[in-house]
Amino acid sequence: MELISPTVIIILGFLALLLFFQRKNLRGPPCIRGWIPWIGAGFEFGKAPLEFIEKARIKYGPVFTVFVMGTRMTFVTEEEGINVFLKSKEVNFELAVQKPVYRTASIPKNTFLTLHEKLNVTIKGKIGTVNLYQFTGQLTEELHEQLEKLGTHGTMELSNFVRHLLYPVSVNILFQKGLFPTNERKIREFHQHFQAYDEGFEYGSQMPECLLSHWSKSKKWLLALFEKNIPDIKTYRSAKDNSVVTFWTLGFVLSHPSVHKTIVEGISSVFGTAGKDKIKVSEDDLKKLPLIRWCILETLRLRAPGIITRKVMKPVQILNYTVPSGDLLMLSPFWLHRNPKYFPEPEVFKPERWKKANLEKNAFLDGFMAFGSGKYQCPGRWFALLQIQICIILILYKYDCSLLDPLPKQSSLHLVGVQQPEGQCHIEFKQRK
Ligand code: HEM
Repeated sequence: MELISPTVIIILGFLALLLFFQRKNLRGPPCIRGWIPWIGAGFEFGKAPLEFIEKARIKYGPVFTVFVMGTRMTFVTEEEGINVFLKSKEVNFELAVQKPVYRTASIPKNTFLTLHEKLNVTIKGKIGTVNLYQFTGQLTEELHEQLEKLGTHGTMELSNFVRHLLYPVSVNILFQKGLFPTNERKIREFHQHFQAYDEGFEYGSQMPECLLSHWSKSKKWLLALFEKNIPDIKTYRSAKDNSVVTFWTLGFVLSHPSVHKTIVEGISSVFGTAGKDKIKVSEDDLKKLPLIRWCILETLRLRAPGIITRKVMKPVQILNYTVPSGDLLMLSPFWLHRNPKYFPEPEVFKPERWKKANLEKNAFLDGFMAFGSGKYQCPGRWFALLQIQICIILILYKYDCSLLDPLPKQSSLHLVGVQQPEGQCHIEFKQRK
């Protein structure tokens, strides 16, 4: 006698399959949560976050969640996840950055959410591609002023060298002329506070201020200076990104003799060989020196920000996983730039790969995400490239430069912003004759 009819077996089988697929679809990505409640994988993650992400990708696959300090961060590393990150209506930029903005700039949630869109549009208008070249004159003037202070020759730590050139220029141009202090004591104070603020930025964006009194003091000092001039917290922190990118670009150029030689020959052919003149740099001159721009972009590719982030507002499907609402979705430009599918020989500094990019039409190479992407892509990107380009031209026009130390490795401690050097590197500069 038959115990169960074939029809019932088929129906039961069908139901089991349905349940299987439903469960599969509802399953979250593999989650690394460590063994300590709330802190989760915090200790392991904090030791070397960039390496942690890459090891987790190899072990768990292209989508995985890391639970740290009460927060679920879901990393996407391949096409499908990246598309969700960039295009889904269910993920939100403002809510992902609101808390760090509050912690680092004391801008309350409601004020930020009300003003953010307007500020974004204002910044794009002010320093987007349409008005960009109106800054070349002022940038050149301000940089000449700072270069003058370096004298005819010297030796300096490379980070200090670029910081002393670029901080005053950024502050005076992006905020208002004269805002950067002019007397020695105040300048020293500015550098001290900016450095303390910057070094604590990553902790400061994640922890209550009362736990970081030294950092909090520097934050207040800077906020008081910028009080009436803050278009966005990112704008003044970006002075740091610009100077770090200039550090690495000069470092890469000076440690690749044939690139260095071609750049100096290019500069001499456009501006002449003498290093003494206060040259003016026009839009046309910049177009004649594409290799410098390629070097900056290649540097940005290799030293890109560790992460950019969005908040999941409604559950989203990525591969076979459902990422729940409330998760922070994380994308690492740094690791994306090491995918050989987009960038063959990804670890090699190859400025010529940028020949293929349609920079005339303001397009980068596919897979390049140092400035983020989509609606909230960095509105300061063209200004940043212009400033660094002019800075490198003026330095290499005025001085014969060489590195006295090997270029340091990048530090493995930072996720936010561009990668910082692990150690020091000295530059020697002598005025060209
Ligand atoms: C080389 C230097 C720079 C790098 C690598 C950089 C990178 C970035 C990245 C990755 C983002 C997030 C984008 C996203 O989540 O999709 C961003 C946002 C932003 N950047 Fe930059 N940036 C740089 C320079 C600048 C400069 C010079 C300015 C201003 C003058 C600036 C202003 C901003 C602002 C205001 C935002 C936030 C956009 C918003 O809130 O809508 N950045 N930047």
